[in-house]
Amino acid sequence: MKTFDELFAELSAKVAAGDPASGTVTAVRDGVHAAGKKVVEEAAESWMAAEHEGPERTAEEVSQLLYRVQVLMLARGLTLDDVYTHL
Ligand SMILES: N=c1c2ncn([C@@H]3O[C@H](COP(=O)(O)OP(=O)(O)OP(=O)(O)O)[C@@H](O)[C@H]3O)c2ncn1[C@@H]1O[C@H](COP(=O)(O)O)[C@@H](O)[C@H]1O
Repeated sequence: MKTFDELFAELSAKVAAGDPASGTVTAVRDGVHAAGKKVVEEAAESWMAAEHEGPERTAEEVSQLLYRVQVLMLARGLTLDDVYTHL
C-alpha cells in the first residue's frame, strides 16, 4: 500500500532515471495526448464501477485513475505543489 504522495515520488524517480523496465516511463514518453486519453478512460470506468459494481471494484478503478492522473502530471511537467496550491 502507498499514498498518493509516495506514488508520485516513486514515479518521478523512475521517470528521472529513465527506468527501461517502467511502464510509467513509456507512458510519460507517449505524451500528454495519450496520457489524457487514459485519464478519461479510467474516469469513465470509475464512474461505471461506482454505479454498477461494488465498492472493491470501484476502489480499484479509482486507484487506476489516480495513477493515470499522476502520469498526466508527469507528462506535463507538473509537481504535486503545482496542484496542491489550488486545493
Ligand atoms: N498504480 C499503478 C497502475 N495502475 C494501472 N497501471 C497500469 O495500467 C495498466 C492497466 O491499464 P489498462 O488501460 O490496460 O486497464 P484496463 O484494461 O482498462 O483494465 P481495467 O481498468 O478494466 O482493470 C496496468 O497493466 C498497468 O500497466 C499501473 N501501473 C503502475 N502503477 C504503480 O506505479 C508503480 C510503478 O510502475 P512501473 O512504472 O510500471 O514500474 C507500481 O509500483 C504501481 O504502484
